[in-house]
Amino acid sequence: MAAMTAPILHTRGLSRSFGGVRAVDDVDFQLEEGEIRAIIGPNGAGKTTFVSLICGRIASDAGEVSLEGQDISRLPAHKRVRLGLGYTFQITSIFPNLTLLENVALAVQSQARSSSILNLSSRRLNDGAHEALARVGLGERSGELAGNLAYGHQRLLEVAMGIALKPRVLILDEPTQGLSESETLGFITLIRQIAERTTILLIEHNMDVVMALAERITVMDQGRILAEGTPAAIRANTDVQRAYLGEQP
Ligand SMILES: Nc1ncnc2c1ncn2[C@@H]1O[C@H](COP(=O)(O)OP(=O)(O)OP(=O)(O)O)[C@@H](O)[C@H]1O
Repeated sequence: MAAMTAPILHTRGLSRSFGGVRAVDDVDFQLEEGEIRAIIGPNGAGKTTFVSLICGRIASDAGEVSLEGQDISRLPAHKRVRLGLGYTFQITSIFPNLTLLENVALAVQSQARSSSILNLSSRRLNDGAHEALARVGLGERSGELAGNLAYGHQRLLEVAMGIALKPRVLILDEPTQGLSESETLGFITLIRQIAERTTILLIEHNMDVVMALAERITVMDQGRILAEGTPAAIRANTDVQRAYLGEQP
């Protein structure tokens, strides 16, 4: 089916196996600019592997990834970040002995390394880091050590690291995992705010979060896309109910 505009991100035939397991199997996927998309699916469906292939954190066996029409399949992860692909992953990547500000500045700097485009002065670097921290509600705490933050706030810090480079597409892998109910509600509000400027691709197990945020849902199962559609359509899809909704973790 033809889309109204070219997708901001798309994959074609994307595949990756581990031994005999086809973790991601020939996946064609399109993400439209400005949307909030959730990827759901049972444990082991291939969700994390799929977004890792998009980000370049792991190499694909076959297939293509394009961002804004540009084939980025052969680029290393840091170059994809520079082109506008931001992400935060389940595994925490913060440095506990650095301040919040230093963590965000470091995230920006590590991507800017050896890039003439991003030859940032330390003041601009700090301003950008401060802005990102303020957007996630941690602006007042920028001088504190990251290791002293409660778990939920560490997740927010990771989001600040993800948005500091002002990505065009932000990928979040299970961002609400381990958050309290009230932190999760705050997170939903934050994602809505970020989505005003950024296209969001979200792996999420919490169906309340998915239903509150996603405009469209992609369901993965056994390395493939099982279904795609609006929350209402996905809820009504019997294949999905069998594969996933009926057996929530
Ligand atoms: N580094 C790896 N080495 C070997 N097998 C892997 C590796 N990473 C993923 N797999 C396998 O690939 C399949 C897909 O895993 P993946 O983590 O992408 O699924 P997922 O949908 O993100 O699962 P979850 O919801 O539990 O995070 C699983 O069978 C998993 O065991």
